[in-house]
Amino acid sequence: MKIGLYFGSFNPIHIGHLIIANHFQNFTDLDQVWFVISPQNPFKKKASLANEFDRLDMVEIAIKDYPNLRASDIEFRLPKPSYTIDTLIHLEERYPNDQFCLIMGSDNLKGLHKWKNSEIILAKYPIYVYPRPGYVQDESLENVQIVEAPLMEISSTFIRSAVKENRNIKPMLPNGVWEHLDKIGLYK
Ligand SMILES: Nc1ncnc2c1ncn2[C@@H]1O[C@H](COP(=O)(O)OP(=O)(O)OP(=O)(O)O)[C@@H](O)[C@H]1O
Ligand SMILES: O=C(O)c1ccc[n+]([C@@H]2O[C@H](COP(=O)([O-])O)[C@@H](O)[C@H]2O)c1
Repeated sequence: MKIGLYFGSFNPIHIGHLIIANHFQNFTDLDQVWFVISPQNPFKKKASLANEFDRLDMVEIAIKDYPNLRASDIEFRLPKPSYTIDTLIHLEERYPNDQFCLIMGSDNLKGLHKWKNSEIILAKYPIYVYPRPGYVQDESLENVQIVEAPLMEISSTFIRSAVKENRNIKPMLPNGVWEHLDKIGLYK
């Protein structure tokens, strides 16, 4: 199987993420797309980062009607912070018959050279990139394929601050996620 890995904090998952994952699974050769929930991005502050199990629950709720979208908690059992190369190696060992690719926005591709062993990531794994406003993608990179995708310009940061201010942002969250987040009182 060809699997697209969509790495992120998903703090929380929003419809921008779901639209991208669903689009790549439907409009490319990927059989499945996995949301890989990172407990701790090496470059992000821990402030306002919800517990990884709560973030995983929200992803599970978001994808319950999408059989070819999966949630992976593989990084929960790996050392923190979460380095993508370590996760990729681990996944390859665990699923030797599958082929793994990465899905990322052009914003993330621009910073990829700062990641641990980025040259190995670029050499070994196909990367599917969707353009994001303000970030020109380098089309000369071998192994990088540009895929146009519909964009919803919202962010988890925006959602967290709106929830804190008691604003209604329910339409920006996949079905069931707002209810769950509200029930457990996240980001208040
Ligand atoms: N609205 C969006 N449309 C498409 N891709 C997005 C969008 N928001 C984030 N992404 C991408 O999804 C992946 C995971 O995103 P992440 O969990 O960091 O969400 P975020 O909304 O950017 O979070 P935060 O605001 O907390 O930084 C990253 O590769 C990020 O570039
Ligand atoms: O491996 C690295 O060096 C590395 C550096 C920065 C970010 N990442 C990963 O990139 C993903 C995007 O993170 P985020 O928090 O922006 O959604 C997340 O899985 C991080 O662990 C990985």
